[in-house]
Amino acid sequence: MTNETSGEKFDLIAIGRACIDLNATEYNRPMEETMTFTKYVGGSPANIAIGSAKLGLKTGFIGKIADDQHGRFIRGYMEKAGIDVSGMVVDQEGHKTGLAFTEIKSPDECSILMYRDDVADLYLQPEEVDEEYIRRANKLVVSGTALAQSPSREAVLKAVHLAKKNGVEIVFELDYRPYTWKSAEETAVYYSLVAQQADIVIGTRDEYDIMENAVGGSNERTTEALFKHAPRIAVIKHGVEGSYAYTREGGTYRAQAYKTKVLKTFGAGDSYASAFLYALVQGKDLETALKYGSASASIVVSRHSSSDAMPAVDEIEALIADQPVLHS
Ligand SMILES: Nc1ncnc2c1ncn2[C@@H]1O[C@H](COP(=O)(O)OP(=O)(O)O)[C@@H](O)[C@H]1O
Ligand SMILES: O=C(O)C[C@@H](O)[C@H](O)C(=O)COP(=O)(O)O
Repeated sequence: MTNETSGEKFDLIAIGRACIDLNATEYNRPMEETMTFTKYVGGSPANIAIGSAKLGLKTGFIGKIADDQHGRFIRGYMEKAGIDVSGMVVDQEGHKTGLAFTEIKSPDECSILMYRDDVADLYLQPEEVDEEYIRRANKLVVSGTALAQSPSREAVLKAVHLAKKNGVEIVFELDYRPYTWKSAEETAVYYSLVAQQADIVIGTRDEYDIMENAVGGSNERTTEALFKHAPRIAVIKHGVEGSYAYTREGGTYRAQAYKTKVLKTFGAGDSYASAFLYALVQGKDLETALKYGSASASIVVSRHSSSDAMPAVDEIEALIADQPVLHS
């Protein structure tokens, strides 16, 4: 059973990949020596949807999953998490689920080995993106990786067009993964195209450099260029150094990272995005929204997964209240 009821409004619909993470169960060991992994739902936009649903947002998802055991696991998990999965399409052409093996060599030396050849998510067709579904969203969260290849690229561009047409706010999560992109030029073209149409852009400093096809870019130059177009908010993350939000009106806000016992570094970005967006939906100011994002990320980096580990609102609020001392 899906949560779909005709006409239900969504705080947020995410579009892109829903995959599998296989996280090393043995810590502080290179992948070559790791024998056991635990399976979770993964894929940045799926993680963001799961995090948002766990915080109580009405959440939907658009994406294509494989017609196999992994696809069914993903759909079942997301449904149980309270996500409306009626926009998820099951691939009928034998494409496979994307896998991400994670290596935890040390708390700050983590890497991801992705298996993404011929993955079902990149075969989402434009005709599988439904205008009626998108217009029910307050926000459409677009993952940059879904632009890497056709036909997913066109499906996402259609979704962006439909969001604009129907007054749905577009959140562009740059979510850069090198594996499926063919060239830096191509990445920069599609990233810029969508960023210029988005209302809110979220990414790490490195991801903005990818978008600009430049090295060592500055937040000032990035925001100056973005605010000539549609964006009204740009969030630029700097890992453990914290994050900034800039507004079209000239506001700059900074959040520092919360101290935590780090188990692994991945999952930070997706938990950050879901809690940041949750706070915006609740009408909180930007400075507070940054704190929600940072607190959520610090909780997730102390846990084993990226999706299952997403915190509840009271955990985030308790951390903000209890831990005013942050990483400097
Ligand atoms: N080691 C850490 N300890 C606590 N918080 C962290 C840590 N690393 C990242 N974060 C938090 O997660 C946010 C996003 O992390 P970042 O590494 O920039 O994104 P991504 O995971 O997308 O690469 C940061 O702005 C920070 O608030
Ligand atoms: O996005 C993926 O396909 C892999 C993720 O599921 C994985 O958990 C991860 O890398 C999350 O990292 P983040 O971008 O730092 O949140």
